[in-house]
Amino acid sequence: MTLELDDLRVRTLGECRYDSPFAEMLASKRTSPHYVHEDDRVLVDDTVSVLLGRGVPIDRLPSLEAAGPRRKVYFDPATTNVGIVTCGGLCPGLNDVIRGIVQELTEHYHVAHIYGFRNGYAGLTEQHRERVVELDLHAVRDINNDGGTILGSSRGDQDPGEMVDTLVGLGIDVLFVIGGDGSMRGAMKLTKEIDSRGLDIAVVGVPKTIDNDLPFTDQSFGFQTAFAQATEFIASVFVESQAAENGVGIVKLMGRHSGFIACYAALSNNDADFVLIPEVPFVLDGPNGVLARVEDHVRRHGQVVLVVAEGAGQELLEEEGRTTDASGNTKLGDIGLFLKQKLTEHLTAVGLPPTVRYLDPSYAIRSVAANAYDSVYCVRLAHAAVHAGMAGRTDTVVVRWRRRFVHIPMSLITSHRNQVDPDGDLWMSVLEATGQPASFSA
Ligand SMILES: Nc1ncnc2c1ncn2[C@@H]1O[C@H](COP(=O)(O)OP(=O)(O)O)[C@@H](O)[C@H]1O
Ligand SMILES: O=P(O)(O)OC[C@H]1O[C@](O)(COP(=O)(O)O)[C@@H](O)[C@@H]1O
Ligand SMILES: [Mg+2]
Repeated sequence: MTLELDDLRVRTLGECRYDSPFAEMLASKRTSPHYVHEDDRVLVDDTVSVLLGRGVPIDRLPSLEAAGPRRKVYFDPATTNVGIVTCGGLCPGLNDVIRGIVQELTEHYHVAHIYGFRNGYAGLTEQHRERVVELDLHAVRDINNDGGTILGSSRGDQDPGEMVDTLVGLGIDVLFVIGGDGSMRGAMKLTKEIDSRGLDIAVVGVPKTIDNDLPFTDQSFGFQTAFAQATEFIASVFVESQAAENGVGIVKLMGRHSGFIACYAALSNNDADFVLIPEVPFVLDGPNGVLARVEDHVRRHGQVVLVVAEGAGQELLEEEGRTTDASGNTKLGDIGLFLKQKLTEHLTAVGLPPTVRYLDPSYAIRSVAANAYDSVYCVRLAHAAVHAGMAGRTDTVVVRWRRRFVHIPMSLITSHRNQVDPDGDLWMSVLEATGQPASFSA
């Protein structure tokens, strides 16, 4: 993707004229290895060859606005009303982000009101307006100890006009959308509607995905918790497969289009012998196909463990009648059960009748509370989102990029998908750890 500096500038509603509660704390701060000044920018690229290849002066290199508190803010905190909505699939840490936003807005900015919309964008429609809840410190006190989201979530389409009517009705100045690629597409439709009506409402996104499939962000919040959960299931089938004759352990993990959860969970305890992900197509048959390779492994070791991402090998499954969910996401075929059946048939046919242990942890990896690492990440993203919103940034997402918190235009987060690069070092680590072939070609 070609990136120009101007594509990376975020939108601002106007000049920041109100004193920020952080003004004094910021007065003497300068950029350091651990802090980026609000007037400084963070480089997108981090290798000498790419930077040289850009062929532009340093101040024209693609760079991102630093996140964090400003000395002045756009909205008058005392009269500011804020809305929060969580949309899409669950992800560990949603409650931590809600809590962080509410605490920051209450304890530092002392804003007028914070409203939570129930069940995703549905909560902004006319039908559900009366279900809006007011959020305060009491409402969010312990919520980080629980998985899910106290606000609820949903998939499915809503009318931007109706949603903006709700924002106007409540006098919302800043809306925080915690969600994935679909939610950010929805948020962009909201800002378009807000613009067309000439309204002064900021929309700030906090990217959420256990799949880690959003670009321009280091690993997304909740991802680490999710893959840590997944490792438990791999460990279980490993033990089971070891105890059985011709033991075959298969774990299917979430990851529609990106195999990050499968790769990290497999690397974590290094029990997996094969990792199958959407980014690396494979064939079943032939001397180099998955069936023959697994057979070979069982012959040599007496057992085998496969970790498969749910979006892997979709090209091998019947596409007829493939439907979409309420948000328009394609419903996938079940590659886990397909592999279970094919491996059972094949190993039986070659005289190695297997004992198959198949686990599909499904929602069990994403419905838990965030671990300590993710909780820290969530609260820092929450703070960054609040500062961005109060400073009048809109159509903007807060992300961590190369360990710095920055702002990016919302359109970039939906511009493409973050995927495991078959030529990158993560996949190389998987190949090194498993010993599986680089490709399963016919
Ligand atoms: N292209 C789109 N335009 C407008 N709204 C969208 C779009 N895609 C998704 N949404 C809305 O965003 C919400 C969450 O989207 P979804 O794809 O389910 O989850 P996620 O945000 O986690 O990717 C849903 O209410 C959905 O209708
Ligand atoms: O929640 P649903 O509708 O069952 O969808 C499951 C999907 O949600 C995810 O957990 C995350 O997807 P989103 O980020 O789009 O919400 C996928 O890994 C999984 O395929
Ligand atoms: Mg999505």
